[in-house]
Amino acid sequence: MAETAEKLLEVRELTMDFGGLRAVDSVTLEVAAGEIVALIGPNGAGKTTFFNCVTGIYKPTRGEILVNPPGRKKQKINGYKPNRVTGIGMARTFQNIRLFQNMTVLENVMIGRHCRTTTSIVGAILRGPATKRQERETIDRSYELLEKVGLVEFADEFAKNLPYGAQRRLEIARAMATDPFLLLLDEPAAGMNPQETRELDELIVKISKDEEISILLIEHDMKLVMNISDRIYVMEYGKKIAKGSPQEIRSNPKVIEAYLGEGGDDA
Ligand SMILES: Nc1ncnc2c1ncn2[C@@H]1O[C@H](COP(=O)(O)OP(=O)(O)OP(=O)(O)O)[C@@H](O)[C@H]1O
Repeated sequence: MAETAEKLLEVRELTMDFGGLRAVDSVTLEVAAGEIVALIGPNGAGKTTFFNCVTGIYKPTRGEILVNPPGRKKQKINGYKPNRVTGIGMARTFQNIRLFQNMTVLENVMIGRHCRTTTSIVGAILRGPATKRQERETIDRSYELLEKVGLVEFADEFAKNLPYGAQRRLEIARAMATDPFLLLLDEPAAGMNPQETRELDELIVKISKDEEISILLIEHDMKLVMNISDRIYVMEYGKKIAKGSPQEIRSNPKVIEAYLGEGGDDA
């Protein structure tokens, strides 16, 4: 991590117990401005639980989650509810796609925008000029995001009619509609074919650069991880077993043994 880059997310010794099971065991992780950081590890290592703690779905048993939203003061977000975490500027996608399948592609993105609009119920009923202006801005920004993820021509389709890879990109657009400074992607390439995965890796880099959004992603596709990550953290049985550049992770014996296997270099 560049020494000068501001740390946007600092997670310190995060622990999450489910009854007698320690799913996350004292994991420390940081994401700096402009970084693409990957969290990898075998199934059941605790990666999604880590995301769920950071995004307010679970309240961690121990540890600290500190965020430093650009232009605002640093805050500890342990115990914040998911919508409050989104409001601060951290948006996520899920391992299992969570779209409104019977709504259009455009409407799905517009819903993401909701947390940035201020229209009251009365305002929505009366539809005064301020409300109309906000609606226009929401629609314009939603189209812009669909353009970015390559889905603008499907704006009026039902989400359920999109191919799987396109649904994953739509989830990313919806998350981006909340104006995040940090985007957390949980297995964005899951279920994608190799061509879709290559396009996704370009898209993630483009989002991070053009929109100045930092990215923290969980992913099993090692080509994608090694191609786009500035740094990688590796978990096994709830613990962080390594961190480093793609080059360092590829050649780390502990990681090869736990996760990458002998073919790790080719992944
Ligand atoms: N709500 C829960 N209640 C009880 N145990 C849970 C809960 N959520 C996760 N676990 C357990 O915590 C451990 C870590 O699971 P988690 O889903 O975080 O792993 P993961 O690294 O994301 O795996 P994958 O790569 O398969 O998604 C597993 O043993 C899992 O069964």
